[in-house]
Amino acid sequence: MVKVISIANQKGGVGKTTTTINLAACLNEAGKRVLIVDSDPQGNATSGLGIKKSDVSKDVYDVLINQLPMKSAIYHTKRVHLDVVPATIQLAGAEIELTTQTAREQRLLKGLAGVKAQYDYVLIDCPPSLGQLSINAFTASDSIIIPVQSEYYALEGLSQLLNTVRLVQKHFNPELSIEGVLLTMYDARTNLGAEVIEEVRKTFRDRVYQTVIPRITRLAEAPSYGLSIIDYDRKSRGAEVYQALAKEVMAANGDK
Ligand SMILES: Nc1ncnc2c1ncn2[C@@H]1O[C@H](COP(=O)(O)OP(=O)(O)OP(=O)(O)O)[C@@H](O)[C@H]1O
Ligand SMILES: [Mg+2]
Repeated sequence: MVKVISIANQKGGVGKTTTTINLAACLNEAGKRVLIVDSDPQGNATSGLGIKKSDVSKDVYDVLINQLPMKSAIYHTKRVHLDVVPATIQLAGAEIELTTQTAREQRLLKGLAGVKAQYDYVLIDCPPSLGQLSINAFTASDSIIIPVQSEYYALEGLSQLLNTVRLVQKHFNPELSIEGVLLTMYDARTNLGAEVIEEVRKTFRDRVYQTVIPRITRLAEAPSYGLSIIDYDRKSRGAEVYQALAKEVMAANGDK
């Protein structure tokens, strides 16, 4: 059964895209067929996987607004069975354009319905906002992974995110659940990181992944080469931690 997971936190720069790309690549490395839907007009997941935006002629905007069948907007990456529905800057217009359309919250769900049987996992990289793009992502998802940066104010804004999740559960997708909370950009040199981890674990308990993603320069370098961390530097600590996360995600979904 395919599992659709949104990677979301409306706070900017917390590691959503880094997690989407590297979790996807590690699931793929473990033999899974994975589709990434780039639902952020910044298109960082698109470029981070080596897809040039200038080569993109159909993207997630066409699926949401023009109701183009999603299969026409699927691009392949260097990895077999790791595909992307890309985003370009035209997606920025979708937030506003969707507000006047009917069944606007279900556009992504409908688009995915036509392709998701071909995958084991679909990961949706959400934008740093809680507008129509995130609502479409949550409506189309089974669950959400929330990356949280290991710093002060880490939990700030999470109640807003959880409110949006509850709204989507109530109106569009009662089955939506929290897949897990992921601590990112942990810096072992400060006490602060450890305090934040404790606080997040107290709040979210067993929903917090055992794997904590440290701040690792290689993880920040890889996307500029259009590569996931396992293709950029397979032996790096960054590759290790994202493979550990993929194992946890698979275990939680009864997958080997
Ligand atoms: N574990 C890490 N170690 C070092 N750098 C990281 C790590 N995770 C992410 N980064 C870097 O931090 C920046 C923000 O990360 P990323 O783009 O994944 O966050 P985001 O939540 O997707 O941001 P946005 O809200 O803008 O979409 C990027 O430059 C990324 O390369
Ligand atoms: Mg991002």
